Amino acid sequence: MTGTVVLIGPMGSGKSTIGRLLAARLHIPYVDSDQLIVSHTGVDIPTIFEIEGEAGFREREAKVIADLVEQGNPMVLATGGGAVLDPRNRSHLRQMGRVIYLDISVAEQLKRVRHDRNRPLLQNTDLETRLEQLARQRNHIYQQTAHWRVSGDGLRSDQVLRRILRHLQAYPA
Ligand SMILES: Nc1ncnc2c1ncn2[C@@H]1O[C@H](COP(=O)(O)OP(=O)(O)OP(=O)(O)O)[C@@H](O)[C@H]1O
Ligand SMILES: O=C(O)C1=C[C@@H](O)[C@@H](O)[C@H](O)C1
Ligand SMILES: [Mg+2]
Repeated sequence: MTGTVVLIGPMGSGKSTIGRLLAARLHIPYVDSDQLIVSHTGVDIPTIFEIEGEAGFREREAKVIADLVEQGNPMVLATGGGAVLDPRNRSHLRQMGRVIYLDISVAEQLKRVRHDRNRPLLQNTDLETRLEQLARQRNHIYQQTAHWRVSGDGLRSDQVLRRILRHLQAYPA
Protein backbone atom coordinates (compact mmCIF):
# COMPACT_ATOMS: atom_id res chain seq x y z
CA MET A 1 0.00 0.00 0.00
CA THR A 2 3.03 2.25 0.03
CA GLY A 3 3.63 4.84 -2.65
CA THR A 4 3.84 8.58 -2.30
CA VAL A 5 0.93 10.29 -0.54
CA VAL A 6 0.50 14.02 -1.03
CA LEU A 7 -1.58 16.11 1.36
CA ILE A 8 -3.19 19.29 0.10
CA GLY A 9 -5.68 21.64 1.72
CA PRO A 10 -6.03 24.98 3.46
CA MET A 11 -3.89 26.42 6.24
CA GLY A 12 -4.56 24.65 9.48
CA SER A 13 -6.21 21.62 7.89
CA GLY A 14 -3.52 19.47 9.47
CA LYS A 15 -1.35 18.59 6.49
CA SER A 16 1.86 18.84 8.52
CA THR A 17 0.45 17.27 11.69
CA ILE A 18 -1.18 14.33 9.92
CA GLY A 19 1.60 14.04 7.35
CA ARG A 20 4.09 13.28 10.10
CA LEU A 21 1.85 10.64 11.68
CA LEU A 22 1.07 9.05 8.33
CA ALA A 23 4.73 8.82 7.31
CA ALA A 24 5.59 7.13 10.60
CA ARG A 25 2.80 4.59 10.11
CA LEU A 26 3.80 3.87 6.50
CA HIS A 27 7.54 3.78 7.35
CA ILE A 28 8.36 6.26 4.61
CA PRO A 29 9.98 9.70 4.89
CA TYR A 30 7.97 12.76 5.80
CA VAL A 31 8.63 15.81 3.65
CA ASP A 32 7.08 19.25 4.11
CA SER A 33 7.48 21.69 1.22
CA ASP A 34 7.23 24.71 3.58
CA GLN A 35 9.96 23.24 5.76
CA LEU A 36 12.21 22.58 2.76
CA ILE A 37 11.88 26.19 1.63
CA VAL A 38 12.74 27.38 5.14
CA SER A 39 15.76 25.11 5.37
CA HIS A 40 17.01 26.09 1.88
CA THR A 41 16.74 29.81 2.57
CA GLY A 42 17.63 29.78 6.27
CA VAL A 43 14.81 32.19 7.09
CA ASP A 44 11.17 31.78 8.06
CA ILE A 45 8.23 32.09 5.66
CA PRO A 46 7.15 35.58 6.78
CA THR A 47 10.69 36.82 6.04
CA ILE A 48 10.62 35.31 2.52
CA PHE A 49 7.28 37.04 1.85
CA GLU A 50 8.72 40.30 3.19
CA ILE A 51 11.83 40.21 1.02
CA GLU A 52 10.64 38.46 -2.16
CA GLY A 53 6.88 38.88 -2.00
CA GLU A 54 4.38 36.08 -2.46
CA ALA A 55 5.57 35.63 -6.08
CA GLY A 56 9.11 34.90 -4.89
CA PHE A 57 7.83 32.37 -2.37
CA ARG A 58 5.71 30.67 -5.06
CA GLU A 59 8.71 30.29 -7.35
CA ARG A 60 10.67 28.65 -4.53
CA GLU A 61 7.71 26.39 -3.79
CA ALA A 62 7.42 25.32 -7.45
CA LYS A 63 11.15 24.55 -7.57
CA VAL A 64 11.03 22.45 -4.40
CA ILE A 65 8.06 20.46 -5.73
CA ALA A 66 9.67 19.95 -9.16
CA ASP A 67 12.80 18.60 -7.42
CA LEU A 68 10.71 16.19 -5.35
CA VAL A 69 9.06 14.71 -8.47
CA GLU A 70 12.53 13.91 -9.76
CA GLN A 71 13.38 11.93 -6.60
CA GLY A 72 10.77 9.30 -7.28
CA ASN A 73 11.03 7.58 -3.85
CA PRO A 74 7.88 7.04 -1.77
CA MET A 75 7.24 9.77 0.79
CA VAL A 76 4.45 11.61 2.54
CA LEU A 77 4.49 15.17 1.25
CA ALA A 78 2.73 17.89 3.21
CA THR A 79 2.31 20.87 0.89
CA GLY A 80 1.79 24.54 1.69
CA GLY A 81 -1.80 25.76 1.57
CA GLY A 82 -1.24 27.65 -1.69
CA ALA A 83 0.85 25.08 -3.54
CA VAL A 84 -2.06 24.04 -5.76
CA LEU A 85 -2.43 27.55 -7.20
CA ASP A 86 0.33 26.89 -9.72
CA PRO A 87 -0.77 24.51 -12.50
CA ARG A 88 2.79 23.14 -12.73
CA ASN A 89 2.53 22.04 -9.10
CA ARG A 90 -0.91 20.49 -9.62
CA SER A 91 0.41 18.31 -12.35
CA HIS A 92 3.61 17.42 -10.44
CA LEU A 93 1.71 16.50 -7.29
CA ARG A 94 -0.61 14.12 -9.16
CA GLN A 95 2.40 12.62 -10.89
CA MET A 96 3.98 11.85 -7.51
CA GLY A 97 1.22 9.63 -6.16
CA ARG A 98 -2.12 9.74 -4.40
CA VAL A 99 -3.27 13.25 -3.61
CA ILE A 100 -5.51 13.68 -0.56
CA TYR A 101 -7.44 16.87 0.15
CA LEU A 102 -7.75 17.58 3.88
CA ASP A 103 -10.88 19.65 4.01
CA ILE A 104 -11.96 21.75 7.00
CA SER A 105 -14.47 24.52 7.53
CA VAL A 106 -13.48 28.13 8.09
CA ALA A 107 -14.93 27.86 11.62
CA GLU A 108 -12.53 25.02 12.45
CA GLN A 109 -9.63 26.79 10.72
CA LEU A 110 -10.27 29.88 12.83
CA LYS A 111 -9.85 27.86 16.02
CA ARG A 112 -6.57 26.39 14.81
CA VAL A 113 -4.72 29.31 13.25
CA ARG A 114 -6.00 32.21 15.36
CA HIS A 115 -2.77 32.74 17.28
CA ASP A 116 -0.30 31.69 14.61
CA ARG A 117 2.20 34.36 13.52
CA ASN A 118 3.87 32.20 10.91
CA ARG A 119 1.33 32.56 8.09
CA PRO A 120 1.89 35.86 6.27
CA LEU A 121 -1.36 35.71 4.30
CA LEU A 122 -3.29 35.83 7.57
CA GLN A 123 -1.57 38.79 9.22
CA ASN A 124 -3.08 42.27 9.63
CA THR A 125 -6.46 41.30 8.29
CA ASP A 126 -9.89 40.27 9.48
CA LEU A 127 -9.12 36.59 9.86
CA GLU A 128 -12.58 35.17 9.20
CA THR A 129 -13.15 37.29 6.07
CA ARG A 130 -9.71 36.37 4.77
CA LEU A 131 -10.17 32.64 5.35
CA GLU A 132 -13.57 32.75 3.64
CA GLN A 133 -12.06 34.55 0.68
CA LEU A 134 -9.24 32.00 0.39
CA ALA A 135 -11.75 29.15 0.67
CA ARG A 136 -13.84 30.60 -2.19
CA GLN A 137 -10.74 31.00 -4.34
CA ARG A 138 -9.12 27.69 -3.56
CA ASN A 139 -11.48 24.94 -2.40
CA HIS A 140 -12.56 23.99 -5.91
CA ILE A 141 -8.88 23.75 -6.90
CA TYR A 142 -8.11 21.40 -3.98
CA GLN A 143 -11.12 19.35 -5.02
CA GLN A 144 -10.05 19.14 -8.67
CA THR A 145 -6.44 18.34 -7.82
CA ALA A 146 -7.11 15.59 -5.30
CA HIS A 147 -7.88 11.95 -5.92
CA TRP A 148 -9.76 11.84 -2.63
CA ARG A 149 -11.13 14.27 -0.05
CA VAL A 150 -11.37 13.70 3.69
CA SER A 151 -13.20 16.09 5.98
CA GLY A 152 -11.36 16.81 9.22
CA ASP A 153 -14.02 18.90 10.95
CA GLY A 154 -14.54 17.79 14.54
CA LEU A 155 -12.05 14.95 14.19
CA ARG A 156 -8.84 14.47 16.16
CA SER A 157 -5.65 13.93 14.15
CA ASP A 158 -5.61 10.21 14.99
CA GLN A 159 -9.17 9.86 13.65
CA VAL A 160 -8.27 11.59 10.39
CA LEU A 161 -5.20 9.38 10.17
CA ARG A 162 -7.32 6.24 10.59
CA ARG A 163 -9.62 7.36 7.76
CA ILE A 164 -6.68 7.95 5.47
CA LEU A 165 -5.11 4.59 6.28
CA ARG A 166 -8.42 2.81 5.61
CA HIS A 167 -8.70 4.59 2.27
CA LEU A 168 -5.14 3.73 1.27
CA GLN A 169 -5.77 0.12 2.17
CA ALA A 170 -8.96 0.01 0.13
CA TYR A 171 -7.27 1.60 -2.88
CA PRO A 172 -3.66 0.36 -2.94
CA ALA A 173 -1.16 2.18 -5.17
N1 LIG B 1 -7.35 17.13 13.84
C1 LIG B 1 -6.95 18.21 14.50
N2 LIG B 1 -7.67 18.67 15.54
C2 LIG B 1 -7.32 19.77 16.20
N3 LIG B 1 -6.21 20.52 15.93
C3 LIG B 1 -5.45 20.12 14.92
C4 LIG B 1 -5.76 18.96 14.14
N4 LIG B 1 -4.82 18.82 13.18
C5 LIG B 1 -3.96 19.85 13.36
N5 LIG B 1 -4.33 20.62 14.39
C6 LIG B 1 -3.66 21.83 14.90
O1 LIG B 1 -3.92 22.87 13.95
C7 LIG B 1 -2.78 23.66 13.74
C8 LIG B 1 -2.41 23.66 12.27
O2 LIG B 1 -2.05 22.35 11.87
P1 LIG B 1 -0.95 22.10 10.74
O3 LIG B 1 0.22 22.99 10.94
O4 LIG B 1 -0.71 20.63 10.69
O5 LIG B 1 -1.73 22.59 9.45
P2 LIG B 1 -1.22 22.70 7.95
O6 LIG B 1 -2.33 22.17 7.12
O7 LIG B 1 0.10 22.06 7.80
O8 LIG B 1 -1.12 24.29 7.72
P3 LIG B 1 -0.18 25.14 6.66
O9 LIG B 1 -0.86 25.10 5.32
O10 LIG B 1 -0.16 26.55 7.16
O11 LIG B 1 1.17 24.51 6.63
C9 LIG B 1 -1.67 23.08 14.65
O12 LIG B 1 -1.64 23.84 15.83
C10 LIG B 1 -2.15 21.67 14.93
O13 LIG B 1 -1.71 21.22 16.18
O1 LIG C 1 -2.06 29.11 2.05
C1 LIG C 1 -0.99 29.64 1.68
O2 LIG C 1 -0.91 30.33 0.66
C2 LIG C 1 0.22 29.40 2.50
C3 LIG C 1 0.23 28.38 3.41
C4 LIG C 1 1.40 27.98 4.18
O3 LIG C 1 1.47 26.57 4.24
C5 LIG C 1 2.69 28.55 3.57
O4 LIG C 1 3.02 27.85 2.40
C6 LIG C 1 2.53 30.01 3.26
O5 LIG C 1 2.27 30.67 4.48
C7 LIG C 1 1.39 30.27 2.27
MG1 LIG D 1 1.95 22.76 7.10
